[in-house]
Amino acid sequence: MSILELHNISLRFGGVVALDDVSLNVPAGMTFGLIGPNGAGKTTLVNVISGLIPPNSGSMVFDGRKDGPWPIATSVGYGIVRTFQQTRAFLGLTVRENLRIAAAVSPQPEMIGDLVDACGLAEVMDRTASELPYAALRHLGIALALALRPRLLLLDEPAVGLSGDELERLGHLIRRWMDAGITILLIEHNVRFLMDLSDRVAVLDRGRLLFEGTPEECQSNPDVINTYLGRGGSDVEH
Ligand SMILES: Nc1ncnc2c1ncn2[C@@H]1O[C@H](COP(=O)(O)OP(=O)(O)OP(=O)(O)O)[C@@H](O)[C@H]1O
Repeated sequence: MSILELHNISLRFGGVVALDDVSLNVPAGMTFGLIGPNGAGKTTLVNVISGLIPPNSGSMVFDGRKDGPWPIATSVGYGIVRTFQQTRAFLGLTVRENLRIAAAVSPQPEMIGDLVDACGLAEVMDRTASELPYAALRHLGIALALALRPRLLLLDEPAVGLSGDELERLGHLIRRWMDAGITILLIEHNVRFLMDLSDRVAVLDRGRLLFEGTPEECQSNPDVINTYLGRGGSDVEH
């Protein structure tokens, strides 16, 4: 069963067609990878799903509710939660204070302690967010998103700037949420990382859906290789 259905979503910014008649089904409980060249429309699609930007046309269904496109308040109520390429946290506050605020709005505040451990934040609880090492700040952003107990978690390039152990930790974290039944839409230029985690993959190119299928099918699809993977997409880790 699909938790999210997108039907013929189009969005223009002036003369730029950012999304061109995109239709997609995201199955419940799966990790769904979304890749494509720079400017393909990936972040714009996440902005539409999370209610940040209304599309010009098209409709969306979440868990059987046929009322999309929806405003951001509705998407939050549905349990659609996103992270941003630039981590959103209260930078002047400590990690502990950030998490206290998250606990105040969390439907399950007792899980914050578990999130602290899972996201590796225990040793930086009293540090100001603005002073955190890059990887810890990204993990804080993810912990804040998870505190909202998402049903659909939209991760926009969570691996940017991470390598080695940090990347491995993020992979473990994502697998944990997959095991907990959270549906994940993962945008990532680190294609190896994305293919390892995803059950299905979609490819956007200049706003259009170029491909949708399994990671194996994706990596052997000639159109995907021509437009993205063959141009070094699998090694881009910016
Ligand atoms: N607020 C905006 N105003 C005008 N044009 C925009 C805006 N946001 C995105 N665009 C344009 O829409 C297109 C899709 O951009 P988008 O950021 O969704 O691509 P992307 O696939 O996420 O790229 P990247 O991998 O570089 O993050 C691009 O041509 C971009 O310049």
